[in-house]
Amino acid sequence: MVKPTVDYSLYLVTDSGLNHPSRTLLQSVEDSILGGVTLVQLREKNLDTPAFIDLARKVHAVTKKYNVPLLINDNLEVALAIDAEGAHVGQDDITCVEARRLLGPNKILGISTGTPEEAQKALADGADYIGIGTCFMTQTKSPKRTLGPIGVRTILEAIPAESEMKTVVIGGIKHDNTRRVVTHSAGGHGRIVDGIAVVTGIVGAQDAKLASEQLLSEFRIGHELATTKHQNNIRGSVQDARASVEDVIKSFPQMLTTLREKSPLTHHISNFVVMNDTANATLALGGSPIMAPSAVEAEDLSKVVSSVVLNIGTLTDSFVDCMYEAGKHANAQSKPIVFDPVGAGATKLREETTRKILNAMHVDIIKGNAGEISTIAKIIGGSGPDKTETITMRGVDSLGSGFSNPAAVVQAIARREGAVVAMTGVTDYVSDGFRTVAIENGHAYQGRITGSGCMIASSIASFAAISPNDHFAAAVAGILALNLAGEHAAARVDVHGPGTFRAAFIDEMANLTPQQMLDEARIKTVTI
Ligand SMILES: Cc1ncc(COP(=O)(O)OP(=O)(O)O)c(N)n1
Ligand SMILES: Cc1nc(C(=O)O)sc1CCOP(=O)(O)O
Repeated sequence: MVKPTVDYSLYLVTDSGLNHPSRTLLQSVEDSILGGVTLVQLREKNLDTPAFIDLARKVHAVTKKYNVPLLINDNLEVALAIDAEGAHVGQDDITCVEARRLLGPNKILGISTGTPEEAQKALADGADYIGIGTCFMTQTKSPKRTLGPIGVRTILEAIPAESEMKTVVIGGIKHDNTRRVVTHSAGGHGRIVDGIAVVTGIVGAQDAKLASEQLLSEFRIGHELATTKHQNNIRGSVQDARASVEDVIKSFPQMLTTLREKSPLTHHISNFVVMNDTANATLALGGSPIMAPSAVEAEDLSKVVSSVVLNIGTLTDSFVDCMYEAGKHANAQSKPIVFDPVGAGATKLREETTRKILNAMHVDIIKGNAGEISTIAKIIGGSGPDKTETITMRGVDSLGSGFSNPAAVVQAIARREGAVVAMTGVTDYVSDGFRTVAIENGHAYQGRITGSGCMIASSIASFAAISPNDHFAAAVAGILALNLAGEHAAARVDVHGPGTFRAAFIDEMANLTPQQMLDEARIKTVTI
């Protein structure tokens, strides 16, 4: 028998304990293969060997029907007994060398790695592929630490470019962070992960076939973007089935109506200075705020809220702990996260916290002013050993003091991060990497009161909660709503300066009509 050729693109790793109660594990495996899974690993932690063999034979019958290789986790006896196509072992299991000896040369052998040294050893020991993890926080096991995409990249860069060993990334991979992981982890010498390995995102999904289709599609888009990026052409050619900017704008009246009907709950981990204003702004617009900075309740809250705001304006250790907890659980439950890196470049602590947040979780929307966005650009660009990885951002004149081409910058970061990026200022720029707009609404008074940017993050989070499939639309609508309220407030005869503006601003958020979102929008599509 010759070693099978393996497509690692979408690697299902099973866990009976996490399997959706509406179907059997066998059904999950079959549905996921029908949705595009290219490789399956049977991972059973609580079965004795005879029961494991019994289940493995049944799963193998399904995978063979579709010509998809089956690997067995940690138990070589089971792998050999059912003549599986291979096995996966961990760092604490049988050694890679011993596993290869038992399996012979023609079986597929994978090993878990979490450091560059482990990856290099796996290569020397004859592994066909490595699992690189833990990427993001996961509820499937309790990782000691997360690598984030930058940690994954460090491991990819430790593998010689010419090596044929394959790589998959594992840990907290969901359809909405796949693109970011794949593009952002791409190594300086052009190595891109060969696949994503997923447990809960598939076996725990209501519809395993649909979940697999979405994951595979996101992986392929991310892979193409990463390839394009390596060719130094960030424009790429990937087509996305997304609503046009014109259609997005037309949807704004209905979005505001839906927000007011549903009044979604947003978990704010916000700063002391603006907490009251952001809570009032959320209420005035039609949403519901909960200001809860304790890590202890973050998991419980994640089950009831519809979106999360992480604002680093007044950092304390306990705020940061809460942000990690809230982020981990929001990611696990696919609740959108709006990240407001307030003053990100002002101190080392803020910059480091921003870096850690971007690495520890997937943020869906990043909102900042020019200085904050320039710090993000600095954090995510150019960490490869030869610095060839520097993100291509035409228009960056001098970081922190403005951009000559801000639209190109937000588009580049959005593509790189697989997130929506909103840069606020006199003109606001929003991009999801494909659609980029400039919003010209708003009033100068907004810049003369504290917290107007933070209120915009809250507004975006309320819209994101009711627009789970289009965070670009949510970001543009969230900014527009507050900018219109700002214009309306500034025009009032009872507004004489920043103090009276502040109260009128909140009033006008409540008074904003759905039709005004359409009639008064001054939004231009920007072609880069
Ligand atoms: C593809 C892939 N990567 C990593 C792992 C983790 O394996 P291990 O370290 O043995 O941990 P457990 O799976 O035993 O919890 C994996 N299973 N698959
Ligand atoms: C099985 C496993 N191994 C990991 C590693 O880091 O090696 S993380 C992990 C769990 C992955 O589960 P999910 O897709 O539900 O997050």
